[in-house]
Amino acid sequence: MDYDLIVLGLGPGGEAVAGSVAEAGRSVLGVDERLVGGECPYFGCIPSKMILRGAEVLAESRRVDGLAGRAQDTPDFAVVARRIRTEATDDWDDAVAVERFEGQGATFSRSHGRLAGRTDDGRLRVEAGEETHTASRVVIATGTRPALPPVTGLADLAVGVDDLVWTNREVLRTPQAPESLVVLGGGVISCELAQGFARFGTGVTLIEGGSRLLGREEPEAGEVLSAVFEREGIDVRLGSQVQTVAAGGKGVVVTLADGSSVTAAKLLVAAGRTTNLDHLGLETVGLDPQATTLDIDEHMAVPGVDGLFAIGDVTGKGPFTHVSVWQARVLTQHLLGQDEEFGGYDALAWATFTDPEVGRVGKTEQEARDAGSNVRVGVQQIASNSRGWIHGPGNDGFVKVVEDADRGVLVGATVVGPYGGEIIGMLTVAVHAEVPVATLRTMHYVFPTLHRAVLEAVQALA
Ligand SMILES: Cc1cc2nc3c(=O)[nH]c(=O)nc-3n(C[C@H](O)[C@H](O)[C@H](O)COP(=O)(O)OP(=O)(O)OC[C@H]3O[C@@H](n4cnc5c(N)ncnc54)[C@H](O)[C@@H]3O)c2cc1C
Ligand SMILES: NC(=O)c1ccc[n+]([C@@H]2O[C@H](COP(=O)([O-])OP(=O)(O)OC[C@H]3O[C@@H](n4cnc5c(N)ncnc54)[C@H](O)[C@@H]3O)[C@@H](O)[C@H]2O)c1
Repeated sequence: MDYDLIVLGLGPGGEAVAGSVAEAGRSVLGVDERLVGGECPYFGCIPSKMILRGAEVLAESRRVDGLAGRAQDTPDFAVVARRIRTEATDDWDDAVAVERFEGQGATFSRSHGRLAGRTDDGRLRVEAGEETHTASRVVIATGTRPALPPVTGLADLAVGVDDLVWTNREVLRTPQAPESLVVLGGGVISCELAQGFARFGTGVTLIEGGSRLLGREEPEAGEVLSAVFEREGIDVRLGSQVQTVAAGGKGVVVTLADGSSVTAAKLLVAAGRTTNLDHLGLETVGLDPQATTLDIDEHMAVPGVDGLFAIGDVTGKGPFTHVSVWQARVLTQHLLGQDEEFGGYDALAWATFTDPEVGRVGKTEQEARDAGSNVRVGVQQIASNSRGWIHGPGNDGFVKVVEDADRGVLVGATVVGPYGGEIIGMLTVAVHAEVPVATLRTMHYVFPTLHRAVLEAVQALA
């Protein structure tokens, strides 16, 4: 059949663009081989944050001593697992999402989609399962899957909720917290879930090959998290290469390059992602079939391939739901001939929902220096800010602002602390709108608030 638009992959970005364009009256086919909604609602953002909300409540209850009397907690992960199953994922059933999607006027195909060259009149051809369709415009929004690193023995172990090895897709379906867990990787997924499970009583060992946690963030952020994790009983092994994994002991035995080994009930592999660009027929439209990301312009068009667009994690612009839906909005406006609200990526912001949270916008100090800027930085510790000091236990962290001193504007900032993912909002405005640092100094900042540490960091710029 012929459509105005075919969208491959209905994660947050694909679903948004397909649904909006269909609502505008165009004929749209949306293809997804798994669940409409993609990684975020079923295996990512939402269920992981439900774990972290439970873990946060437990941590707060453990701070009652010394602040408000005494409290006792009896962690029960089954409560969180039930919430994830019933409230968030509908037992990993997307019937409601499919109904919503079709209600927008789109056609849905649950199948593997791939490009299949062009028709004689130049329309793009797409195979969806057994069927072949055509469209003048096709969007690739196929996202990522967990990467399994080349560790000896890993491929021999089964991956499943009841098996020894978990990725994000299994750990977020577990009905119980395991007694012990080895987490391979020290990135965002690892840090969030390591702390989440540890607070529910799981004995967690986290193994990171690099020299710090959250390698993409300011080095100080990883240092704060390492200290907090160790204080909470997580065994953090930095600069540790996993040599082999094998079934043994009470679960899985992980041997490190230094010869030491760790045994745990489960192994969570969170060592990065692989983009779903393989098996996609990229070569049939002249693209490199080995590509790991797709280049896009400001309209989300893939340069050199007429009618082909890409959004979301496959673009490599920022592996976050809000980037995918932002790109979907710009693309929808482009496809419908409306004004496009493209704001660029210089003020890209995100958060890691550990406790303390790590909020980030724009460049780190090193990235700004590497870009050739004349850099000044200002730092304020959360514990030295009035509200942070009042907060007491849990006030680890800092605000760090990075200024391009020649232009007198912030080009990046990091907030590690309680509500760091919220406080970064005002700094995102500052970086995005290029608010002069001189103006930031003249603003009112409520006392006593955590966000007042932004003023204190700005005043410390040197
Ligand atoms: C544990 C975890 C926690 C996360 N937490 C956050 C968070 O707190 N905040 C945040 O912003 N981001 C978070 N993310 C990242 C976020 O989930 C992704 O950035 C987002 O889902 C990417 O959206 P997308 O539109 O690229 O597609 P995806 O969500 O990756 O969906 C792609 C869809 O394409 C389908 N597909 C793939 N190939 C084909 C094919 N050939 N044919 C048909 N269908 C296909 C898949 O089945 C899938 O449904 C988290 C990720 C994980 C794993
Ligand atoms: N809060 C959020 O917005 C959020 C939450 C979770 C995930 N995500 C997104 O999902 C993506 C995937 O997250 P991730 O944590 O899997 O990847 P990541 O790239 O953030 O981290 C992977 C880590 O694993 C380490 N590693 C890789 N191979 C290793 C090995 N053999 N031994 C030891 N360490 C090894 C790497 O050094 C790296 O630090 C991220 O890019 C993130 O943006 C976002």
